[in-house]
Amino acid sequence: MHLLEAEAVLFDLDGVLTDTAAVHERAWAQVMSEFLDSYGGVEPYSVADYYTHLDGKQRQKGIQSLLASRGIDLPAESVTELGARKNAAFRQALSAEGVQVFPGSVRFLDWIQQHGIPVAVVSSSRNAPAVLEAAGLLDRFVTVVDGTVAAEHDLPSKPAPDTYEYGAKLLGAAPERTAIIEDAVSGVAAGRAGNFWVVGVDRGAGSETLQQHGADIVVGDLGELVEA
Ligand SMILES: O=P(O)(O)OC[C@H]1O[C@@H](O)[C@H](O)[C@@H](O)[C@@H]1O
Repeated sequence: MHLLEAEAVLFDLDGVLTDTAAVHERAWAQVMSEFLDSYGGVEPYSVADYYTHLDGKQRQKGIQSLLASRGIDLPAESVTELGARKNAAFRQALSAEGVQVFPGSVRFLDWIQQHGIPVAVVSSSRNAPAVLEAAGLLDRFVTVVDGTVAAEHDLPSKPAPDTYEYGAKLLGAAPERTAIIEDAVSGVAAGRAGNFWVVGVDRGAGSETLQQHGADIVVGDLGELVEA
C-alpha cells in the first residue's frame, strides 16, 4: 500500500515523534540497575533489557517482563512502587531537559496531514499527552490512545494489537488500510498481529529485528518517506 492511500495513520510517540524513548531508557536504567544490584545474585541490568523487555510496553507489563527474565517474583505493590520510582525519574528528566521532536517526523506528519489523512497517537505511555503538549504537537491529532485510555478500556499492552485496533476504530479506518509507525519491537509486533501496514523506524532496535517482527518497511528517519 502507498502511504497516501491509507485511511488513517497511527503514530507511536516515544522514539517516533519525539526523542523521549531515550529519556525513558535512561530512567529505566537508573531505577532497574539500582534495584537488580540491591536484590543481588541476578544478572545486572543492561541496555539490551530495554529493547527486549521495556520498550513500547505499558509500565507494569514491562517491569513484569524484566523481573521474569531474572526469575524474580515480587508482590504487586512492589512492582507498582518500582514503576512510580521510574516515573519520577522520567518526569524529572523531562522537566530538566524538555522534549526534542524529530524534524523528519514532523515533516512526515505535515505531509500526511496535507493529504487529508486522519492521524492519531497510540502510545503505551501514560505521559503521552504531557509529552505531546510539551512538543507542541497535541492539537495535531484526532485522538491520543495512551496508557491511561488503555487501562480505562482494559486494552492489553503492545505486543497485543488492541490499542492500535481501538485507535483505528476511533478513526473509522480498517486495519488493513491503516499504517502504523513504530520504533519498538513490541509495537511492530502489535501492528503485525492486528494486520496493519507497519512502518518501522530504527532508533536502536535494529532494522533486521524490526523486519523480523513484522515491519513492512524500515527507515532511519521518517523524512525519507516524504515525497516532493
Ligand atoms: O511509564 P509510562 O510513561 O506510562 O510509559 C510506559 C512505556 O511507554 C513506552 O512508550 C516507552 O517505550 C516505554 O519505555 C515506557 O515504559
